[in-house]
Amino acid sequence: MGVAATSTDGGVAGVTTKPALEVRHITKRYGGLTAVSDVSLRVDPGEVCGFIGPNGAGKTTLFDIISGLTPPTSGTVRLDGVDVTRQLPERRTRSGVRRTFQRAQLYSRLSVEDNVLAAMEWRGGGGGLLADLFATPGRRRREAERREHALSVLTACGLADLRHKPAGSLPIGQARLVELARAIADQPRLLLLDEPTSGLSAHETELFGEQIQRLRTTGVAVVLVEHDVGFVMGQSDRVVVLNLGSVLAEGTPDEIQAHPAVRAAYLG
Ligand SMILES: Nc1ncnc2c1ncn2[C@@H]1O[C@H](COP(=O)(O)OP(=O)(O)OP(=O)(O)O)[C@@H](O)[C@H]1O
Repeated sequence: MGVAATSTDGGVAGVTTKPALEVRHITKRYGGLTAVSDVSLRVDPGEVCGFIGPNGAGKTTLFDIISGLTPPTSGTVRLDGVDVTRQLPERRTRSGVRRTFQRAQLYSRLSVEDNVLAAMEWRGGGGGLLADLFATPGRRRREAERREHALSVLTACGLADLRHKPAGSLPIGQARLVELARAIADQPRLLLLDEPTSGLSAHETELFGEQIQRLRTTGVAVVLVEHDVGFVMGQSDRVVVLNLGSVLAEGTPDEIQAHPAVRAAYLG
């Protein structure tokens, strides 16, 4: 594989950088079908990595394995150098893994703002039940800070005007932006975006891209599965091309666009 193959440590003169995500020799079989076959890759903090490949290439299965929704048949997943292969998804979430889905998953009856607040529950609390009952000054201050932060995230995602609407009433593009707002509300370490631009208008796609680029400057590692190849090429530092469960090619967007096997198999 290319630049980011399987070494754990990079860096200069003894300074080591742990990859935010490292996948080693992952294979996933469903009965006789091999959905993912011996895939190894790494994504560094602040890096955007795009996965592309035709339908059935194994992209979503790989996401499911990284986020813990499905166990691999063999191989390991490491987050910040820690082997999480056997960790439940909730534990990975606590370690800073966030994911969006092909179909946005929201609390449809809650307002847009409450969806974001629910995603940052850890910011609330403090003081326990008594603080809840008597709304202590500290509690009120933290609550105001949470709402202020939620509003700044909603504004960045172009959703401030919609914050009081029930999430379930939004069209698909806006619902995807709410899902993004939820995912980034509490500074993830690794953000997995599954087909994020499907159903988005050109303006919403642009907003989405701006958020990806903003996040990466804060050290978030982003992995993007997307059929819109132009979007992937414009957003990613590195692109991994999957085909029939295996890595067909890996490199910068320019390298991938010039890659003969990729052109033949996928880009046409
Ligand atoms: N739970 C499952 N049981 C059996 N086969 C599965 C299961 N999930 C995925 N597969 C198969 O594994 C292969 C890879 O599927 P996957 O959804 O990961 O591909 P993909 O690249 O995400 O495709 P798409 O772009 O259409 O979402 C496909 O052949 C699919 O039918």
